[in-house]
Amino acid sequence: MTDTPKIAVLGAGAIGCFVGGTWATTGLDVVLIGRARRAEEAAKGLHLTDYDDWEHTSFPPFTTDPSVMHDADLIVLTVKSTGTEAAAAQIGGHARAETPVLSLQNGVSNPDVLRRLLPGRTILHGTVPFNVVSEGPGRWHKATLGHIFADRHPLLHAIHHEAVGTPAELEEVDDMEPIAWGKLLLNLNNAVNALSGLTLREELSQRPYRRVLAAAMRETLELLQVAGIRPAKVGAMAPNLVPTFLSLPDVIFRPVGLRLQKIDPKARSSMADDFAEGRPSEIDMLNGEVVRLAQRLGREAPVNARLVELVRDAEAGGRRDWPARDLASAVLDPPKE
Ligand SMILES: NC(=O)C1=CN([C@@H]2O[C@H](COP(=O)(O)OP(=O)(O)OC[C@H]3O[C@@H](n4cnc5c(N)ncnc54)[C@H](OP(=O)(O)O)[C@@H]3O)[C@@H](O)[C@H]2O)C=CC1
Ligand SMILES: CC(C)(CO)C(=O)C(=O)O
Repeated sequence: MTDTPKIAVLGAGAIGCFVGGTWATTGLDVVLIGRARRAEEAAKGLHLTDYDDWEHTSFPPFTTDPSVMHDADLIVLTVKSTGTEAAAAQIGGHARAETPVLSLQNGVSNPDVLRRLLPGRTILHGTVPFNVVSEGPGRWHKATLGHIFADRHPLLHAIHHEAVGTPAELEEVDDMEPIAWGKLLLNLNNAVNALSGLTLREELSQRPYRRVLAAAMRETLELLQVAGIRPAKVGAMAPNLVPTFLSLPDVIFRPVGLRLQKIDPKARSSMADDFAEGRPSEIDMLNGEVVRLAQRLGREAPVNARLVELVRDAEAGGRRDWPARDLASAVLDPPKE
């Protein structure tokens, strides 16, 4: 390895292009690996912006050829959870055995999946608390507050050092588990947002949607307490306070809640992007993870289970424009069998 680690970002979409593209502006040695459509867009430069008027055009090398991973000192994985298995096969086939992999994917289980598929390799866990929206070909906008958290490691220390002060800043932490669960709590909104068919702002402005989210969060918080896991604060507020805050009337929530997270009017959850692109969502790794946790503890998670059911139905062609009150009654007062 030279002084500057070579970083290969595998899965260059919203997160890969924004994070990899931003790191490249700092002088970090980054190559993006992704699909041909994205390669064509990136050839003209990636136009990257954030809510604080940060703006850069970045020209990281972009390839569709996974064999470039052979030269990498670090692989940063930014494919959807549904692509983890295929990506692991490519990493196993091309990257050197000693090259660590950093998963920046949502959910708490992708690192374990990678450990199982790539035995012996160092797998690092990270999470991206902020949203990135596409603003047209090659244009990526950081649309909510936050910075990246990741395991402590010398290679990530180099990234931390270079990326400080940028919108893709990375903080190294000693224990990712509480952070990953703190992030998963926020991601329980992905299903509500995707099922609403609205932007995050439009959705979160309506109390019945927030009631659904608050119920999914409460259910998860109770299970985490039983499991002895204390989720960390990843967003603007401590996890235990969020459900009460979400339950406030619109007139109180709207002026404070939407501003706290700096939610851009265009921001939608990544699950809404999946619906829009006709791709399978990551529901199994989000609300589905809560259902599995409940099963391991001998309990139930009816709110999250119902959201999983509705998302699966939407993926199969069912309803994906639920008005707020309809979604609240479908999830919180489901019809008795
Ligand atoms: N979008 C967001 O705002 C946020 C997303 N996240 C998380 O980050 C992760 C990435 O999400 P996001 O960036 O939105 O996803 P995207 O779908 O935008 O980006 C992933 C890209 O990687 C491509 N890809 C998949 N597999 C491979 C492969 N083996 N080789 C090359 N390219 C591949 C995909 O193509 P194709 O579609 O053809 O498979 C897609 O273009 C997810 O876990 C998500 O939950 C976290 C925080 C916020
Ligand atoms: C940033 C956040 C929580 C926004 O919904 C997200 O992780 C996603 O869209 O998947």
